[in-house]
Amino acid sequence: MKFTKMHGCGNDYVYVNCMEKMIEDPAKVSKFVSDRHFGVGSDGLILICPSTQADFRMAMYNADGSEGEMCGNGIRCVAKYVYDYGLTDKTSISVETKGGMKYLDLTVEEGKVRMVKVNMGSPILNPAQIPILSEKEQFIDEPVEVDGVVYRMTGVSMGNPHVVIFVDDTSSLDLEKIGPSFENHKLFPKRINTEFVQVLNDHEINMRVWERGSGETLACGTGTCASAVACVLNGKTKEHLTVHLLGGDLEIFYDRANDTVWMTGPASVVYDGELSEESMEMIK
Ligand SMILES: N[C@H](CCC[C@H](N)C(=O)O)C(=O)O
Repeated sequence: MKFTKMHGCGNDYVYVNCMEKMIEDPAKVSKFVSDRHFGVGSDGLILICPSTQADFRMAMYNADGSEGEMCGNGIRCVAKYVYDYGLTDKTSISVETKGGMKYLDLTVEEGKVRMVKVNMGSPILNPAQIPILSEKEQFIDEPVEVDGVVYRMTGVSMGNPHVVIFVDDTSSLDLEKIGPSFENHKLFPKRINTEFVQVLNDHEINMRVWERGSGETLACGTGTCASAVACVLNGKTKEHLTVHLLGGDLEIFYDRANDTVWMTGPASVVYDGELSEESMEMIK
């Protein structure tokens, strides 16, 4: 199986071109390739597929093999792949995802995509979209007890479910300890992506993330969007934000008047590879 290793702000995935042929058992493949010792090493697997409704379709799998509805860093890399590898010459493309149709504008320099601006659509605040066992219409600044500590959560879905927690200092968090407790909390029957946000000023935040199915990643595009929405809804920042992540920065604009979130950021190719026959036996 040929693949391309790519990342967006250090949120790295194995990408497989499935335009001609779909791979079997992507969940099993994702678990194998994601292993950073016995596999390729990644936060998951992303498939680039044909679509009857859009230019392309993206399917995203976490490191544990679970399928996510949307992937912000991933969709920017999909845009880079399809342009740089000659699948399209368009600099505005549409991509079908389980989290809805996304529209992307590509910035090309010397024939390669350098930056991608994504219309991430409207945030969804209704708990029914964020699998929270609650009759509440919205979940803004709500208390929740995790491991005996009461946190304040804001729930935002970007097609995939997130809760945003405001903290004084992201660098002192022990995510390995508290991350799994949020991810698997009884409030979230489909589990949850959890973002921890430190507000620096009215246009800058630090963010760390414990992702559903992948653990702490160096960046999370949908989580960055969810964090920006939570900042605005809680009156903590303006609508244009620079989000500082462990793996780099993303620019987010939550156009509240039009209820649309825009994400702009980089996408990088690391290398092209191919699994060995021995590895292929492992994923049969
Ligand atoms: N890293 C991705 C999000 C993956 C979300 C996945 N962990 C889920 O199960 O929803 C991003 O850049 O948006």
